[in-house]
Amino acid sequence: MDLVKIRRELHKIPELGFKEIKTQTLLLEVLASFHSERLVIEKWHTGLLVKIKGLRPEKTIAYRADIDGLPIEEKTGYDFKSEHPGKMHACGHDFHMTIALGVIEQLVNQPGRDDVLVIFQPAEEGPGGALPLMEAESFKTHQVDEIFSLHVAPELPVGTVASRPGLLFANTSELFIDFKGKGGHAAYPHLTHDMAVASSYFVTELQQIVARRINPIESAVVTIGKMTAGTVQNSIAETARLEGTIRTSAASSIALIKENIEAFAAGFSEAHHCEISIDYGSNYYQVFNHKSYVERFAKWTEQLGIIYKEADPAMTGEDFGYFLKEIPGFMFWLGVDSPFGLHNGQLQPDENALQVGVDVVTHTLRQLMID
Ligand SMILES: CC(=O)N[C@@H](CCC[C@H](N)C(=O)O)C(=O)O
Repeated sequence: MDLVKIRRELHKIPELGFKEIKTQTLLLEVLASFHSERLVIEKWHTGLLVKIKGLRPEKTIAYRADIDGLPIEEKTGYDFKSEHPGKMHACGHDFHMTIALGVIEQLVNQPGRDDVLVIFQPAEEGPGGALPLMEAESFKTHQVDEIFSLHVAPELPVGTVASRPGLLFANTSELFIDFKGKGGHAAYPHLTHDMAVASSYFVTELQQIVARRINPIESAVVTIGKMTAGTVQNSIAETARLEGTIRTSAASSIALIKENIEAFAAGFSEAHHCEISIDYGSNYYQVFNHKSYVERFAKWTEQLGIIYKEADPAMTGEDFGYFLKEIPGFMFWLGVDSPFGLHNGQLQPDENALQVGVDVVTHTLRQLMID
């Protein structure tokens, strides 16, 4: 299988969460090309559950790849750039899927002892596919014993992986805040209550919650990634909307931040003569790695000549955390050496990392079968 070719095909067709129709079709085409009776393929919404039957199975090991793209305009200039305007694989899920396909090919050609379940999971960027998948009967019947996953790391060189025991990724909650007040003519501000001004104050005040309500020993982030207000340049905005995300290192701090946002909003709406409604969208549980897996993984990668580094915890979120809450395992970063980071329209991961990913994941699966 030509990893680079498949990755580029996937890169061209990024689709948002639970809309990964073309992606699912392409994955099925590649899997069909393996012509293997060892594969048992099942659709789950726009994702897939692919079991590779082991020779004398004693357990089931799961490996998960997420498959959705982001609503980000691509600016790489690639000749294989996204064919879907305003959407891009800007978080490396095209790499994640290609590596998973490469691993399946390895296992088909040289099966191992145990059953392996490769999960092509939709909607990691939102609204979250892991939790509903775990609740589905089609997943439960596999009775997964252990699980792992990877995420591309633009800041690490190719040939390097990183992980850590315990907290790897943060707890998250999306945040959507709508403002409604009295709009009017731009020349008569005293007759209106300007929602562009009100929502701007609100953004800066949100930072006080992080600075003054959270124990400074813990980490928290509130980011507003998108602000919209009004309809035209010479009219005072009647509505505004903030879209963002909350990240915390302690699971309990998410609730604390939400309580504080709500308390602040109650006073703010009176002071600024507006109605405020808050919606939290999807929430992800922290990615908390099981120590014994990370320790063995460090040893196994070094056997392959791959450099293992201890990672710092990151305030990124991942719904893979829900799997690790129930099933022992871990997640790791795979170095892809891009000058631009995740969620950037210029993300350009080095394709040499594809084979490294396939080798590391396949080796880890084989070691888990004998360890
Ligand atoms: C690895 C990564 O970048 N994950 C995303 C997950 C987003 C979850 C949700 N949409 C949110 O924004 O809270 C991330 O942005 O960290």
